Amino acid sequence: MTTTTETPTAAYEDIRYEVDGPTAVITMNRPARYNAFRGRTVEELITAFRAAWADRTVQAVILTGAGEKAFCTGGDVKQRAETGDYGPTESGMFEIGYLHKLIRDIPKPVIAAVNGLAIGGGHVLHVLCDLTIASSSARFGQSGPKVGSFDAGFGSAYLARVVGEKRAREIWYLCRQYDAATAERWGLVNAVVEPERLLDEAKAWAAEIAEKSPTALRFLKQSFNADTDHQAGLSNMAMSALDLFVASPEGAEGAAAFAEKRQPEFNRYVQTH
Ligand SMILES: CC(C)(COP(=O)(O)OP(=O)(O)OC[C@H]1O[C@@H](n2cnc3c(N)ncnc32)[C@H](O)[C@@H]1OP(=O)(O)O)[C@@H](O)C(=O)NCCC(=O)NCCSC(=O)c1cc(O)c2ccccc2c1O
Repeated sequence: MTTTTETPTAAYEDIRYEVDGPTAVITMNRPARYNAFRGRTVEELITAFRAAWADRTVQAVILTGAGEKAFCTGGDVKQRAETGDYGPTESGMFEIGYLHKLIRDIPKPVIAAVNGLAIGGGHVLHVLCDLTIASSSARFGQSGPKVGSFDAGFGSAYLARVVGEKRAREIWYLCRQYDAATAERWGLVNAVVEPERLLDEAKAWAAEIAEKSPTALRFLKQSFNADTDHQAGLSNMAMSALDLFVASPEGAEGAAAFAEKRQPEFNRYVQTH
């Protein structure tokens, strides 16, 4: 199989984009920050997903992370602690809500190949993918309530569709990490393989998908999505709420505590109404 690069990888700083036969492979590439995303990362992911959508040779997309430690650990909390936001972008916007919708709307199956930690907003990304294949060393969890953040859109509502209400609430309220075997038992991932086989396995699934009718798969994906498309409205509200929350003293305390490697002090923010 030949590897072609439709959009020059040189144009990307935070991700890599390659087309390998019928598969586009998008790799979040900030290993020093465990592939946490900043505004620029999100902007580049949007460009890459749109390139994969537009490319008639691409029939499936793989989303993965660089290195062995992490798939993605969500928003770059250090950047947030430093500047109060997720850094500059070309558009001037932080379009994570749009990225969530794009992963759902691209009419080609998206496979998350989870190679390590999938935490916070990084966990949300794999949940939104059509399929997830995990390395046996992968770990899964939400962390927002520990670091002054939450995703009350797809991140909670769609997660509950995947694992059920009780487990979704546990994941968000306790912010624990779960191993790949537990994730498989809970229906959070489709398959678990040894780390060295992860990308080949994901590519094999993509090749199997590529043998099928793209039009049939397009309609099926849209049909699966239709039942939860109303959550896009919830996501809009959730992202507006989150913009306000991360700028609040309570939100800022969470990010500062992470950057300063200390426990956050949240008790003064308990409300009585
Ligand atoms: C993921 C961890 C549990 C890993 O712990 P471990 O002990 O194994 O490793 P280290 O903690 O030493 O991490 C190694 C190295 O990477 C840096 N790093 C890891 N994650 C991040 C990150 N998210 N941001 C920045 N940097 C990160 C870490 O600091 C270390 O660097 P050193 O230089 O110190 O060696 C643990 O790292 C961890 O808990 N990470 C934070 C996970 C987290 O809370 N993520 C963010 C959640 S909030 C979020 O994702 C989010 C999503 C959205 O969509 C939003 C939308 C709109 C507004 C806000 C949003 C938002 O906040």
